[in-house]
Amino acid sequence: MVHEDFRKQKKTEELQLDNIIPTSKTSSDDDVFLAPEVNAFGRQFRDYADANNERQKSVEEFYKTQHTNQTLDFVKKMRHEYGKLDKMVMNIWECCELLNEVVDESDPDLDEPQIQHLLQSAEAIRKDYPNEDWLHLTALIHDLGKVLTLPQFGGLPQWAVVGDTFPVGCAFDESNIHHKYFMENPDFNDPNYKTKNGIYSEGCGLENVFMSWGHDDYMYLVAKENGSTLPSAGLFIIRYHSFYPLHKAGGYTHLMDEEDKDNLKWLHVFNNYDLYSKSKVHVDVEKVKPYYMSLIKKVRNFAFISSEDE
Ligand SMILES: O[C@H]1[C@H](O)[C@@H](O)[C@H](O)[C@@H](O)[C@H]1O
Ligand SMILES: [Fe+2]
Ligand SMILES: [Fe+2]
Repeated sequence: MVHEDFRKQKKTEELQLDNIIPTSKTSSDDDVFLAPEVNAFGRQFRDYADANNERQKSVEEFYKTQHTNQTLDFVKKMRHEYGKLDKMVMNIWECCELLNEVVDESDPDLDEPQIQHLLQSAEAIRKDYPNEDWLHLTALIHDLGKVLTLPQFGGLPQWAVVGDTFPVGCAFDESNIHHKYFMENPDFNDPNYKTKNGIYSEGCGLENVFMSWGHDDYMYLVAKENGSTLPSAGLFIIRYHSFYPLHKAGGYTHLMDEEDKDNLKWLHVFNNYDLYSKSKVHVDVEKVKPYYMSLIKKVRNFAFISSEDE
């Protein structure tokens, strides 16, 4: 997907993995990203506990459905269907604009159109990492897979598109939010899947793990199959940014290999901007568009899949 300019850029191993403190940051600089202490609703970020709050109640309902329906069989079926990537071609900006129509029902911190979230996270990371344009592009595209909810992409239900992700085919770790709803998942009691490793082996690498189906894996497939030359850390961010049980709670680390561990450092950096940039203050789309168009010019069109003609 990415042309010469990105090609010239560092490969993962050349990224400063051990020195990922933003170089531009000085305490007097007001052009740094300051993470707010509370979310747009005056609550802690990622607070899933308050059952009396209307939004949290609907988020809990979302997770009940997601946990019940995301089985290994379902994931394999979706990967196969959407992995064909032979149905639709559009450029990145057109796709960003489609997200004007998408509000994420799983998110207790944001109920704005998703195009705002893309730009809010990209603008935030750009402030602290002005020279890492691969990170700006990664942020811009990381949630594009949410187009799966739109009719032209098969109109998948939200439980098959958004929310935190987790491995299927092995025991559902306690680090998953609303863990209790996994009891309603047909895989929960399957003897092949209910052990810690399930169908996997210790240290097998996330690459070999089936993750619950959603916008992360889909966008990863799109980028990968289009020959993206984003650094492997960028692709890792796209693929696992919703894997909070791992990157926030430290679950499932036994499935990681050495490359995953390296890439995880960048995912931790990215998560600060993905999560804490969520805000009701809108980014002026037209104002920032020229910058992102200049990034997009470096990349080819993505071939997207729509399930219309299956
Ligand atoms: O509700 C959110 C949202 O769907 C995000 O896009 C995803 O990355 C998060 O993991 C999830 O918690
Ligand atoms: Fe996401
Ligand atoms: Fe996001």
